[in-house]
Amino acid sequence: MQRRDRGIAQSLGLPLTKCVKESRVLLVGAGGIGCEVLKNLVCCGFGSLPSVYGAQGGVVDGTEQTAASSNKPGIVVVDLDTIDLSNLNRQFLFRKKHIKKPKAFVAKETASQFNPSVNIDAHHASIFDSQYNVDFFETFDLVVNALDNLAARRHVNRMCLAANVPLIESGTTGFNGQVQAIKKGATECYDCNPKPVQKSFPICTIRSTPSQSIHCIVWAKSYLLPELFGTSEEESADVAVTEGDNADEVAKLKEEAEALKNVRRLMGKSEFAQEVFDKVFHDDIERLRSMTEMWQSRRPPESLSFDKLKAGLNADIIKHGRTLAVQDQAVWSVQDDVAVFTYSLDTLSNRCLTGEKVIEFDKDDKDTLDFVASAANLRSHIFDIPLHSEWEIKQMAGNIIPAIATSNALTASLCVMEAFKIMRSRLGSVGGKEEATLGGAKMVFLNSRSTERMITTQNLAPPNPDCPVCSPVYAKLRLQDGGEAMLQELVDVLREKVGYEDFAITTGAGIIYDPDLEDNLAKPLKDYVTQGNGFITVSDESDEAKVDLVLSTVVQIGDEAGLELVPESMELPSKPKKALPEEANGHAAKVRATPETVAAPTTNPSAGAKRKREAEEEVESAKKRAKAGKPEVHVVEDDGAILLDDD
Ligand SMILES: Nc1ncnc2c1ncn2[C@@H]1O[C@H](COP(=O)(O)OP(=O)(O)OP(=O)(O)O)[C@@H](O)[C@H]1O
Ligand SMILES: [Zn+2]
Repeated sequence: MQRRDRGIAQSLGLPLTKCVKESRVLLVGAGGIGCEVLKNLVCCGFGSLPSVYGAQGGVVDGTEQTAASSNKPGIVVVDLDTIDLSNLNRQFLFRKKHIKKPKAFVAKETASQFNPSVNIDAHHASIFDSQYNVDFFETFDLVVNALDNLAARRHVNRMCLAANVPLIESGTTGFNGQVQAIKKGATECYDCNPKPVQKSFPICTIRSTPSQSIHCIVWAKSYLLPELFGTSEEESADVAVTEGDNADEVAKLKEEAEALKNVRRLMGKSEFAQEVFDKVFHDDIERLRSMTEMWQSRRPPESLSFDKLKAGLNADIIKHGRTLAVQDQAVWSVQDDVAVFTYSLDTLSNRCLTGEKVIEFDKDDKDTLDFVASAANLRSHIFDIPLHSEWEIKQMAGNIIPAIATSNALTASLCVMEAFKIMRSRLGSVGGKEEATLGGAKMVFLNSRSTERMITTQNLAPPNPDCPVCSPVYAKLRLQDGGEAMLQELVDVLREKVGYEDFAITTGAGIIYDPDLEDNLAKPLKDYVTQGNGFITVSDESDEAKVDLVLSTVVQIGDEAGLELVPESMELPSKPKKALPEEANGHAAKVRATPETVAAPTTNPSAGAKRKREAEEEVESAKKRAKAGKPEVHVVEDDGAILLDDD
C-alpha cells in the first residue's frame, strides 16, 4: 500500500479501498462539476490499479502494478468543449494559458499530477459519437455524469441501461445541487419521471400586456427577432396560446405579425430601420392603446416616434450604436437604445443579405444580443418597466443561473460518496442485499441556502414500470460495416429469433417500419442507425404485446455484411397490464415522493421534500378516511375509460 492511500484505507477499510482502486470509471463532462469530480476520483485512488471488473480487466499478475504502469486507463474523461475565460473562476484545473485548449486534455494533464498512479485517458469528443457505443460503456464499473444539458444526460442514462453499468447523475443550479445513483432494474432511471417543461408565457402577456422585463425580453427574442430574421414565434417554446388568452386579440396579433412580414421585405433599403421601428414601437402600440378596456386597471403604453428620438442623435446613428453596444454594463438611455437598435438591425440585415438564411437568438451571438437588449428596453420604456443593461438582459434572455463554485464542489464530493457506496455494493455479496440496494446509495439534495439541513437524502425509488426508457429489454445489434444489411434482415431476425409478429421499429429518425410501412425494407439499416443516436426501439403492436425491445447498435469495421443480435434469441415477457394507481409498486402518482429532476433549471431539493410530505399527508388522510368508515374512492379502468367507483 502506498503512503498516499493510507488515509483512504483507514476511512474505507482495505477491501473497499482495493475495490475503488481497481475500478474503471467514465466521467462525462469536465466542466464545473466534472473538474471537481475528477480531482476527487484521482485523490481517492479510483482507477489507480488495473481494473478487474471491466472488459479491460482480467486479474493482473503483479499486485504492485498500478494503472499508470500497466497502461490501462482507470479513468476516462470525455468532454466536447474547449476552455473559455469564463470557466476559470470555478473550473480550477484550468488556467489562463489553457484558454481554447480542450477541457478533457487539460483536465487530464492537471489531475494526473495529483496522483501519478492513476492513468487517465482523455477524449475531446461528444459522448454521442458512435465510438462510445455499448461495448465501450460495458468496460466501466461506474459512469459519472457531470453534464449541462438534458439531451446528453438522457443519452448517457440510456447507454448505462444498455450496458448495465451504474450511473451517478449530478447537477447544480445556483446554490442547489442534486446527485442520483441509477442502476438498471434496481432504481429509477433518469427518465422515470417527466422533466419539467420550459416555462412559457401566455401570448397576450408577451404581445399586449407585458408587466415585467422578462416579458419584453421574450417578445424581442421569440417574436420580433424570428419575425424579422428567422422562423416565426409559433415554433418558440417561450410563448404559447393559453386558455386565458383572448381569441379576438390572438387573431389581431396574427394580423400584426403578417404586416411585419411586409416590412421585412424592405430589408437592405435605407428606410428599413425606420419602418420596423415605427411599426412595432408606434403603430402596434397605438393600436393597443386604442383598446381602452385593456387599460382600465393598467397604465396604457406610450408609443415612441423614430423621427423625434433620432433628432437628438448623432448623424451617423449606426456608428454611434456600435460604440454604445460595447458598453454592456451600462443602462442605455432610450435614445441610446434607438441607436443600438438601428445598428443591430443593420448588422443582422447584412448577415441575412449575405447568405445567412435564419438568424436565431444565441446569448453568445453579440449581434442578436444587441438587437434583443435594445428592442426589449425600448418596449420596456413604452410599458413603463425598468430598463436594464445588456449584461443583465443576457442573463435573463439566456436563462442563465450563475454557477456557484462551492455548490459544484459540494455536489462533486457527494458524487464520490455515492460512488463509494456503489463500489461497496460489489464487495462480497454480489446478488445479495448490498447489490440490490446499491450499497445504500441515496438521492442526495444540496441546498446551501437552507436554514435547516444543507444536505438531505431520499431513498432511491424502484424503477417506474411505465418508464419508456428503462422498462424495455435491452439487447445489442452488431452491424458489420463492410456491407449493407437491409432493414428486411432485422425484421426477419425479430420475427424468427424474438417471436414478434406485428411490430413497429423506431429510430432517432422516426418510425422506419410497421405493418403498414414496408417502403424502407430494402434500405440499408446502417443509414438509420447513424442518423439517430444508435438506438433502435421495437414495439409490439399485437394484442398480447411483448415488452418493448431496445437495440443498441455497434457498427463494426469488417469485410462482411450482416447483422448479429446479441443475445442471438430472446423470449420476451408480455407487457405488464397497466397497474391500478394503488397497486403501482410505489409508483402511483398519489403516494410516491417524486424527487425533482436533476439539474433541470427548476431543480429545487426542498420541492422534492415538500412533495414527499404532501404524499405522506395524503396517505395519512386516506388511512383516516378508511378508519372513519368513509368509502375510499377507487379508480377502475374499464376498456380504456376511467370510472370513479366509490364502493
Ligand atoms: N455531449 C457531450 N459530450 C461530452 N461533453 C459534454 C456534452 N455536452 C456537454 N458536455 C460538457 O459538459 C460540461 C458541463 O460543464 P458546465 O455545466 O460547467 O458547463 P460549462 O460550459 O463549462 O460552463 P457554463 O455553461 O456555465 O459556461 C461542459 O464542459 C461541456 O463541454
Ligand atoms: Zn426509467
